[in-house]
Amino acid sequence: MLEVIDLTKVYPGGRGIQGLNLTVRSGEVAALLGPNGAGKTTALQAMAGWITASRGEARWNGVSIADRPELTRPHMGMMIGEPSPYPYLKGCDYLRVYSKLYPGIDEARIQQTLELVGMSKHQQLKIRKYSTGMKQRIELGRALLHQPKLLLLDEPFSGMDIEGRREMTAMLRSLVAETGMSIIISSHQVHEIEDWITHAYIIYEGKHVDTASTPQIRESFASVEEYYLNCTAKERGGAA
Ligand SMILES: Nc1ncnc2c1ncn2[C@@H]1O[C@H](COP(=O)(O)OP(=O)(O)OP(=O)(O)O)[C@@H](O)[C@H]1O
Repeated sequence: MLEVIDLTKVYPGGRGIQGLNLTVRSGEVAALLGPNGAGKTTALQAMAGWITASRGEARWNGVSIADRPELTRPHMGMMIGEPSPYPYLKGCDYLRVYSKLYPGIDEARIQQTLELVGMSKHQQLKIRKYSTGMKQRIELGRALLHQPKLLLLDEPFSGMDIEGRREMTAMLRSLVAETGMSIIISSHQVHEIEDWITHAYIIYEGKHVDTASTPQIRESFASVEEYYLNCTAKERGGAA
């Protein structure tokens, strides 16, 4: 279980994320939703322990992720921010490099992962020759390689075509159902993830302003997108 308690990161200049509280259990998929610059990437980076929180923390099964990365990171897969730092590697070699970070990843698992993200046939091509969607897929493969129990995804489908987004969404849905993996995902494509997420966390101008489970949302709104727009309209002070 991931618990995020009062997570706060304030950059010089005052922007960032403040007071994020979140709990994600096995098999749950939490969406971080907010306009550009709201603080979603900052929140994911602080959860992952990539940046030092100003206050609060994220815990995996009760253990602080920032304080004990050696105990927590092996259970986490992350796709946050910049694409591959190794553009001159072939796709398969990129995963082979990362496989060395974890025990027990053999060639069969690497090939299985390439298959999972639809990159088997492109594995001999260098990453610099990949399209944006292919780069996203190989990054997703890198994040899934060690079969994490928690996946942190920042706009994982940006730049993917419609078929790719559907294929990767279906793949992640199956993994969640089969393995009980938990996911936290930030996305602007709310309508594409709304059948699949279990909770929505609304972030607006660096603040965590609302949380609801999808059954709660459906009691009052036709869609998660409508719920999101209602929350952001309230924050702007306009009519909901
Ligand atoms: N290293 C940094 N130093 C100072 N300010 C930063 C830094 N990184 C991000 N910010 C600011 O913090 C705020 C939140 O940025 P963040 O990237 O977390 O937003 P986001 O919700 O992920 O946005 P988007 O949807 O556009 O990806 C923005 O105002 C951004 O300019």
